[in-house]
Formats: sequence, C-alpha cells, structure tokens
Amino acid sequence: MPTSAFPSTIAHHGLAGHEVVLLLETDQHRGLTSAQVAERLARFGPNALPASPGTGLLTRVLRQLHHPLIYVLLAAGVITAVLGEYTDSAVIFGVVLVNAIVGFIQESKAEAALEGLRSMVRTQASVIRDGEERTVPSGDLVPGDLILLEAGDKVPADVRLMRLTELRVDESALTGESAPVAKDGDVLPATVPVADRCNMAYSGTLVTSGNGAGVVVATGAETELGEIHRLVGAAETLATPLTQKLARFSKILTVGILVLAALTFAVGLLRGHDAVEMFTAAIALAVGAIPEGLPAAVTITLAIGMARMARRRAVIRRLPAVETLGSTTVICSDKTGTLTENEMTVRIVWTPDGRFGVTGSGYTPDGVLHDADGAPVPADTSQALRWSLLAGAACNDAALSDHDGRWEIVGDPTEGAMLVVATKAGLGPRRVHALLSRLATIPFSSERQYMATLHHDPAAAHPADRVVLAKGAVERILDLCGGQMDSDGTVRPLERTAVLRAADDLAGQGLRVLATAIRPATAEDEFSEVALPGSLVLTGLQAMLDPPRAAAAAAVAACHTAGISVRMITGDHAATATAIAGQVGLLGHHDRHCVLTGTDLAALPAEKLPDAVDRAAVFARMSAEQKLRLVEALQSAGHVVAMTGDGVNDAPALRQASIGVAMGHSGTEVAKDAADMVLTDDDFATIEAAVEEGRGVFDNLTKFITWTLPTNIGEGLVILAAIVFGAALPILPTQILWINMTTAVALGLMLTFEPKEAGIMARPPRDPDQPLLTRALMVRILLVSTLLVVGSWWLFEWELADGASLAEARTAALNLFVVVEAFYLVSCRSLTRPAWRIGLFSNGWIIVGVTVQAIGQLVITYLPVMNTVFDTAPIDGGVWLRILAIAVAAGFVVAVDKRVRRWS
Ligand SMILES: Nc1ncnc2c1ncn2[C@@H]1O[C@H](COP(=O)(O)OP(=O)(O)OP(=O)(O)O)[C@@H](O)[C@H]1O
Repeated sequence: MPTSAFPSTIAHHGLAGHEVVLLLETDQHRGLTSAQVAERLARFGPNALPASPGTGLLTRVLRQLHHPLIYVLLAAGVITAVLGEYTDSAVIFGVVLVNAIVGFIQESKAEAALEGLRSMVRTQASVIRDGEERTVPSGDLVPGDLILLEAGDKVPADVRLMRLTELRVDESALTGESAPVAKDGDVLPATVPVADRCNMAYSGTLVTSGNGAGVVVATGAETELGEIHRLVGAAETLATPLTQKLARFSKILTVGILVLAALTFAVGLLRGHDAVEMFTAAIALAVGAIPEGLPAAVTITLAIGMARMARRRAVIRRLPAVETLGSTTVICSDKTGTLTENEMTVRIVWTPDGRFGVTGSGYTPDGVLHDADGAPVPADTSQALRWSLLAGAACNDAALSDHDGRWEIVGDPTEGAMLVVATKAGLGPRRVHALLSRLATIPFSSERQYMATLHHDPAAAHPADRVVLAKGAVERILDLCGGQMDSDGTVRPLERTAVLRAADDLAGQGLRVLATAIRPATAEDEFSEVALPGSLVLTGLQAMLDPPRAAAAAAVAACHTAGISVRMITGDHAATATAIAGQVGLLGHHDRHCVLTGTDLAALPAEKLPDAVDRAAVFARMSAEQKLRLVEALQSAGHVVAMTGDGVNDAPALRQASIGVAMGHSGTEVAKDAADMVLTDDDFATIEAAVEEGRGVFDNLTKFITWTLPTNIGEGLVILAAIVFGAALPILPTQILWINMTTAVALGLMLTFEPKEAGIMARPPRDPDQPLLTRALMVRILLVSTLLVVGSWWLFEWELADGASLAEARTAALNLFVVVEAFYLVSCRSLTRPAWRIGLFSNGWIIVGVTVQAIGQLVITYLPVMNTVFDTAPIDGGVWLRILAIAVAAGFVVAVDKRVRRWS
C-alpha cells in the first residue's frame, strides 16, 4: 500500500478551499507541476478502481461448483469410492475438477472482455497543471490536481469544490437519489454525512448542469465510490434476461431429472435389481440428461458477439443489449454528426438585399465571397454582410487552428464554419477580437436555440459604443428582431415572411441555416434574455453544408431491407432535415414521408401520439424532453427502439429506449453513462453493423442449443429405456461424462465462432417474445434425439448379438454418439440451408474441433489406460463402418427435414 502524506481520513468538506489547497501542497492558480504529478502518480497509483475486489481465486473456482449437478457428481464420486470403484470415483472427481477449471477460465475471459471494452470508452478530465489548462486521461489524476467540471462530465475523482456556477450533480451512483443536488463551496461541519456535503463532488457522479472547479482530494480506491466498491465487492454481472431464463430453465430441468433419477433408483430397487447397478444407472441418467453447459455457452456466445461488435466500433456497455439489438425494429438517429459528417462549410450568405456565394471547402480558410456573377466581393461591400460575418465570428466560442496546413476547429462545428467564412472575407478571429472585445454572454443551448454576446465597439460613437450580437435558429432570431439591415446600413422594418421564405429555400437544399442579428447599445442598456425580444436588427442568414456521411445511405438501405425503419431526430429546421433525410434515403420507406416538428408533437393528444409518430420519418426542431415522449410513443406502438443521443438532456430518453446509443466522440459522459452502447466513431453505419452482429449472436445461440439438446435427450432416453426394459446400460456414466465434457468443448464451442450467414440482414427483426427455439427446431431436436437413441440401441444390441463383449458394444455406442454429433454439428452451422452449401472452410474452428475430437475418440478407444479408466475396448473397422453408416443416415434424415421445411 502506498503511504500517503495526505491521509484520506481528513474531512475536506470541513476545511476552507485555501486550507485544502495548502494541505495538498498545490497552487490554487497554476495547479501541480509535471514533476509533482509524476511523483504522486508513483505514490498513489492510477485513478482506477481495483478489478473485482473481494473475490479471490479460490472463491471464483469454488463458485463453479455451485450447481445441483455437481453436487450429485460429488456425492456419486464419494459413494463409488466407498463402494470400492476407485477408478470410476477418480474419473468423476477429475471431471468435476476439469469442469470447474474450464468454467472458471471461460468466465474470467468473458469478464475480462467486458472490462476491456468498458475501458475502451476512456474518460478524459480537464485539469490545470503547470499553469495551463489540459485534457488528461481520468486515470492520470492525482490528489492535489486542480480540476474543471462542466455539464455532461462524469466526476472522475473526489473533488473539494472551490469555484462554481449553478453546479448541479446527479449523485444517484452514490446515494441512490436521482434528483440532481445543487452544490456550493461553503465550509461545512466535519460531521455532515456524504449525501449532504454540498461542497464536494464525488467520483462516479454526473454533472447535470453548470460548471465548477476544485481540488482532487482522493483518487481510485480512496474515493467514496472506491469505498462502496470495496464493501460491495461489485463484481460485474454477466447475466442477461436470456441467460437468466436459460439458467432458470436448466435449474428446473435439473431438479426434474434428479427426481426422475431418484424414482428410477427406487423403482429398480423395488423390482429387485442390484443396488449398485441401479445407482450407476440413476447417476448416468442425471449426468446425461442435464444440459449443464448451456448457461456458460450462452454467456460465451454473448461475450464473443460483444467483442465482434467492438471491432466494428460499437462498444456494448450492458450485455443484454447484444440480445436486444437483434430485435430492433426502429432506429431513431440524430442527424448532425451521426447521419452527417458534422463538418460544416458556409456556402451562402444571404442579406435582406443581397446574396453571396462562398468558395472553398472544409475548415481551410481559403476561398472568397462572390456575387451572383462570380465576382469576388470584400466584406464591406455591404454593411449587412459585414455585420452578419462579424456577428457570426464574434458571437462564437470556437477556435481555428492550423496543424501543418491541416485546419481544424476546436469547439462547435457550426461556429467553426462561421469563423471560417468570416476569415475568408478578411475578418479573421484576431481582427474580430481587436474590433470587438466581449463583455458578456448568453450561451447557446439546445433549448434556447440562439447565442448572444455583448461587445465593446470602439469604432462606434459614445455613448452607443457597445453592440449586442446574436446568432441562432432563424425562427428564434426573428422573434428577437424588429428590423432588418440593408447594404448601406439603413434599418427597415422586418419583413418576416420574406426572410422565412429565403430561409426555407436555403434549407430545402439541405443547408443548415442560421440567422445573425445586431443591436447598438449603451452601458445603461440591459443585456439579458428578457430584454432581447423585438430589439435586434436582422443582418443576414448563413447557410452551411454538412454533407451526409459516406456510408449513411447504404446503411439506411440495409436497415430497410432488414425490416428496421430509420427515423431522423434533429434540433435543425424541418426543411433542412427533410432534404438530408432524402439524400440518405430515409424518406418513402413504407410510405413514411411525414415530417413532425416538436411543436406538432406537443399539440398532439396522447392517444393519437403512437400512431402519428409511427407514420413520421423525420422529427425536426425536437427538444431533448420530447425525445423521451417520442421513445415512449414508439414503444407503445409496439416497437423495439434504438435511440441515439449525446447531451445531458438526452439521458432520460437513452435510458427509456430499448437500446440507448451514445456517441463516443461528441457524447457527454452523462449520455454515455445512460447508454447501452457507445459508438466510438459516432457513425450511423456502426449501429447497422451492431444490429447485424446482434442477429449473428442470436443465430449462433440458437444453433448451439439446437445442437446440444439432442445429446442430452438422447443420452437420457437411452438410459431410461435400458432401465425400463431391464437391459444392460448401452453407455456407462463415466462414458457419458466423457461425451458431454469433450464434445461441449471440442465441438459445441466451435459453433460460437460461426460467421454470420448470408442474408442475415434480409430477414425481419426477431420478435422479442418469440422463444429461442421455434416449433420446427424443437421437432428437429426430437428427431435427432430419437435417431441417437434408436441408432445407439440398435448398434449396441447388434454388437452383442455379433459376439462382442459388453465393453466393445458400449465403445461402439459411445463412438456412435460422438460421430453423429460431429455430423450434426456440421448440419447445425445453418438451420435452414443444407450442410454442403455452407462452405467447409468458412469456419476453420469446426475442422480443428472435429480433428481434436477424432483424436480423443481414438485415444479412448485404443489406449489401454483409457480402456481401463472408461471401461472401453478396441473395436475393429467393421464397427466403424456401421457407425459411419448410421451417422450418414442420420445426417440424411436431418437434411430431408431441412428441405421439407424450406418447401413448406
Ligand atoms: N452554436 C450555436 N449558436 C447558435 N445557434 C446554434 C448553434 N448551434 C446550433 N444552433 C441553432 O440551434 C438549432 C438547434 O441546434 P441543436 O444543437 O439542438 O441541434 P442540431 O445540432 O441542429 O441537430 P441534431 O439534433 O441533429 O444534432 C440549430 O438548428 C441551429 O439553428
């Protein structure tokens, strides 16, 4: 344990900010130095919680033994030992041990995969170090770091807050209370409980609004969250509704089979059979019929699916999402950044009496403004143009930077585009700041839909030497305007209809349109949201292009083929949204042309909502609150909804959606926290890829179950039949254990690596209520079970009649089971297509598995030690031929069954 100079027992909330700063030996303005950080990182370790604390190796291995079947096996092991059957007893104990180890390894792998994926969504923190603001990985935070928090962040460590503005934090991760708590920096009595320490922000909680700064007082396991983690030993759960259902199913089955085995034993005794023989038979029945490997195989399949999705840039945060993805019927996607590139370029600047084109592309400020004839025009050609460009550039929080000729923007792309167009016209950021220094800001928010700033304008005559600049959604800016500006700077009354018509015209071309406005002001004028309406003068409209993502149209089309409808949700104008929707092919599917705006939605009565939203393809000017209503409405129309979101306010909708999807790049931590899946590339096409993988996972699960159940049923029935008819057991318990253990790993597991079948995205989504096995598959399972029983029984009797020993006849039956399973494995690679169509080499693992199994069978058949241990005996070529003949016949029957089902 690192020794700490800053004991974690100190009540930092009971100290004043400057005292905490002194205590942690940091500088309140410049933060820690790099040397201090390195030293502290070495001393305190990274800011991360230790993996699955409290569960030691032994506990985890022992957990594998917690299964009714294992209890039976252990009891059987002890009893056989007492009866003097030492080899059998050793085999049983050996199998239990191997089973526990395999289970443990598989579980650890799945957990590690889940953990690894989670860390792919790396969180960042803003800190002040060496006097500079920097973004660092949250894992690198150390006590004493000065940290900045803002809405959307997940608090990365325990922080004593010092400066804050309207900071509210959702502390549900810590206290369970989901209403956000208002914070302030006052000193508190040291005895105040955690939930009431309003001058602290704790690791794992979420900033829902406002911003703040403070000092990190504890990291990693020393945080309050670390404490809880330590107490609860928060082991990651790998359970999903499906695994739970299967676990329940296999538990009920286990109990049922155990009762049956006990009954068999009792009836056999009553009928006067030998107790040892009956005991052996009962054990064989239990071991053979219980599908003990099923839940583990399902978890592994899900984990493999998750890893495949991660490779395609969709990181699953909650395992059940893998299942749900396969049933998704509607994807509601954001427009900006998900369906489009979020790389904006202003193409047209419209003023009340002029219209200017803009050349150049991307964020490189090379290009000019030109008139209708293509002749370049300087910014001061028109006062309206000049002020529109100035408003766009000064009422702006983005920055342009040049990385060796590659221009990038820091901040919002919409604002970046407005900086670039102003720079093209000679009004670069430096010049603009020199002309107009900012005094106050009303920040942009999705609810407000505009931003306004107050500037000092030294060029204007005193006392009106200030100017208010605003930019935002056209309707919102028009609400603030009373007049409009002409080229010569004269102000005329606002012609609202004409401006709206111009804006609609630009939006109809798929351009995102923002309006700009100004107002000269004096020092006495009030600058606030309430004072703005009606007072501004419209200077122009800036229309920017945000091209659709290259893969978007193909992904939308693929979704449509897969029976999934795609809807666009955007804060943008209806006309812009519709034009982009048209470009990515989102309109017209199932006659969905309809566009609903947030206002339309608000006006709809609740009972009409599900029907109305189901008919719409585009939802424009939507607020985050309305997204929640929308998800609910679509769900009550019977849909399984995947919904994207990136803001703090999107969290409720993401939680409500069947699959909440957050953006890895642009998304806030709050959104990621609420989401089931995070797209590391923010791309719509990734959702489509994840759905495809989700369907593949489900297919493989179904294939595995269809493959594995006949073995259990077949083995169970063979034993039962032997007991009922009072015949010798065709397979012994230890042999059944051999079949079950080796085939599950060498054969069954290979199905989980099965690639997706062609046409997987040409089927409709899976009904979430539909059982995993359809009636047709159940019939097939029973068919194969019957084939196994009849085949092995017949072979066993044939060999005995042919003069073979009991050991030889049993070896034949044992090998028959395995060979039929291997044939059936190849068949199960597709549930509908014939085996020879699948392509033998499309899953190399199958070949590996079958080869390993074949070697195993030769070993158990011919190796003398194994003969002794498993009561087997070498068999000759004729027997193998009979085994193969039966297996081929069984394969043929399954192929016919597939064919008949395809026809019917
Ligand atoms: N930085 C900004 N300053 C002023 N107004 C803006 C700014 N960004 C966007 N707007 C205006 O507010 C509207 C809503 O923006 P919002 O960010 O909520 O959604 P969006 O980015 O258009 O769409 P999406 O929901 O698809 O991401 C935009 O259509 C635009 O008119």
